[in-house]
Amino acid sequence: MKSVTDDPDSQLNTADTPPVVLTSELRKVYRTGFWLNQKIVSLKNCSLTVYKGETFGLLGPNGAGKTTLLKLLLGIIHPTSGRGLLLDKPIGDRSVKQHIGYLPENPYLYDYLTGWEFLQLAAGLFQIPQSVQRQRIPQLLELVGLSQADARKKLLRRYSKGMLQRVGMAQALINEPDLVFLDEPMSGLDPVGRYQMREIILALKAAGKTIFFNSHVLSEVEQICDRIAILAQGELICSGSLNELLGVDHTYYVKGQGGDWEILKKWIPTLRFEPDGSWQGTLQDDYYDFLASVRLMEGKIIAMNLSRYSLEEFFIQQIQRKNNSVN
Ligand SMILES: Nc1ncnc2c1ncn2[C@@H]1O[C@H](COP(=O)(O)OP(=O)(O)OP(=O)(O)O)[C@@H](O)[C@H]1O
Repeated sequence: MKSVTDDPDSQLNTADTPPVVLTSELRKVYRTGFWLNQKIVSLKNCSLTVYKGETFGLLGPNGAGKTTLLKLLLGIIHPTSGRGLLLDKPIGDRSVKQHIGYLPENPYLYDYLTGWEFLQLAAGLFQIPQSVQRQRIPQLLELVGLSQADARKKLLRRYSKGMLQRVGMAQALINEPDLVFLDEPMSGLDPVGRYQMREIILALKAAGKTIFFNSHVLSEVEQICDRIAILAQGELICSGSLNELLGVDHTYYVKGQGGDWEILKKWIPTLRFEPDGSWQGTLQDDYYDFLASVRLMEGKIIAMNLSRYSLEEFFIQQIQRKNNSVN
């Protein structure tokens, strides 16, 4: 697995923050077939840390083992070997459930309940007193952007996919959890729905919650996450902050012609000349001033673009590398 050191530019200094999720060599083998004699290794020796207050994205292609890892952490299934801690308790410990929220990928919502009744039901499971429910349910509806009128009157079967996802999110937060697991929270949502879900996740992050989520919508992950990990064929192939994995922001690849070598060199420490007389290199920070300087020197910019990878490019490259190493 590619391992990276803590990123000094990361918003979160993980050295000072306690781990909330810690797994060590977690492995899950399913037995299938009539005689249970076939083995499917869903997760291979997964060691992972998520720190308090972090928004952590678990990525991977279909069948990579993401849901398996989530189910292990939530204590829904048991590991074949390895260990894990959630909020300092061994995974599967019942007392931890009071402090955890979970939004499944396809939550089963009761068609003939209103949103309000559904949230009352969820609150009842945590034995939240009626007086607290009366305050908390409207607060959660406001956070997820559902009107009280819709929540009180409309049956869930009449909700749109976006509304269902939002009421599912309110349900995941009913016990004021410290750690929230979201399985594909953007799945099936239109761009506005995805934007609304992103805003909700950012509000949770601002409130100091730790968020662990699976997603295939990499552009959203890129905007929300502090750190990510990529799973492929049951194996963790890399993890780190976005800056560590994708390169630092505000780094530009630039190619030009003409100008003063000495001045250019001050802007572009990596400057090199090409046989055709052009020069190129990477430039950091304030490219507006650089462009003005090149113009003053009567030089010319031929090409310029951000050299930071997009998460999508990085993801595809990592998965292809993994596939090639296996084949
Ligand atoms: N209950 C089960 N019994 C047998 N095999 C299983 C079981 N659950 C999952 N698997 C297998 O384990 C592997 C990982 O599945 P998992 O659902 O964890 O992947 P995933 O990354 O969540 O995929 P997706 O993105 O499609 O949801 C797959 O090969 C899957 O077929």
